[in-house]
Amino acid sequence: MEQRIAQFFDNYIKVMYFPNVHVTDVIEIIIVAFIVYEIMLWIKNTKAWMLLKGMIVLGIFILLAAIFRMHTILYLARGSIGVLATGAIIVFQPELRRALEKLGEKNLLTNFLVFDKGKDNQRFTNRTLDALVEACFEMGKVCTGALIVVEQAIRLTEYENTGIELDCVLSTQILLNIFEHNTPLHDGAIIVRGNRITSATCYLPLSENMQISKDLGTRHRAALGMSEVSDALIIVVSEETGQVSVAMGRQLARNITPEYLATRLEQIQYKVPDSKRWSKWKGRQKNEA
Ligand SMILES: Nc1ncnc2c1ncn2[C@@H]1O[C@H](COP(=O)(O)OP(=O)(O)OP(=O)(O)O)[C@@H](O)[C@H]1O
Repeated sequence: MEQRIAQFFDNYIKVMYFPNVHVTDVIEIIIVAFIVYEIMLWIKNTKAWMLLKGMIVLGIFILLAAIFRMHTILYLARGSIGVLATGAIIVFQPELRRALEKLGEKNLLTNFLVFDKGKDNQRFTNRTLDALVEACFEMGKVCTGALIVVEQAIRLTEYENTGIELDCVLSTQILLNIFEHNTPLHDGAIIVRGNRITSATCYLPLSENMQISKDLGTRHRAALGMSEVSDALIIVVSEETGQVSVAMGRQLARNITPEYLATRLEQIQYKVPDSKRWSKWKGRQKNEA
């Protein structure tokens, strides 16, 4: 028995190559694994997933062409790789932009550098938070439609420019006034930066997500669309049902409660989120699309 084990070691283990692993190698492996994981997540959550599937099919096709020595197909494939790559960059420009914006989002670095939960770190005050929650549910009660974009790290200047400049302090009364039926500012979305409403009647990009429930109209589609191209939190009050919904990070939580909205707002209230605040939100709601 002992002989057998010794023989096994002689045959297999001795000839095995064990490279010297340094701390930097381990760090490198962790970084590469993290980058690959992030790229896979990005691919899964964007249209790039379709692109990846298309590329796999094309790859299999080219492999078959190589095995069966189909020279014309191989020649065409070689010639069109550059064109296809350029085409992919043009088609996925919004997704690539979003991915780069995410990398540049302040809190990626400040999470490590800033420990201050003070005023400088606060995006908006509790007063603004309460005003938003109160106004949305007041409007919901009387079925007044509303679309409110709360800006985070990504500046929404290009969307602000589609509307009318306001620059006023946010309050419940102002919100109720803006979205009042048949008033000049009620159409479109308002953009909130900090404690101020920067503009009203803004036009938001519509989501092209095919899986959105058919009973949702353009107001909800615009909220979801905005959450696809930015990190903003978007609140929608339905004119039809009075229900309040919230969109962020491509997810729409429908028919939410005032407590839920307050919690979601608390989570973005600080530029560097407080871990205690995050733990208050227990994952996705069941009504999240
Ligand atoms: N792209 C957009 N950007 C900003 N606001 C928009 C956009 N599209 C629609 N809206 C707003 O939504 C209103 C139309 O809402 P619509 O009834 O189509 O949507 P809905 O999702 O069914 O909402 P509701 O439940 O309130 O009816 C418009 O009058 C306008 O105020």
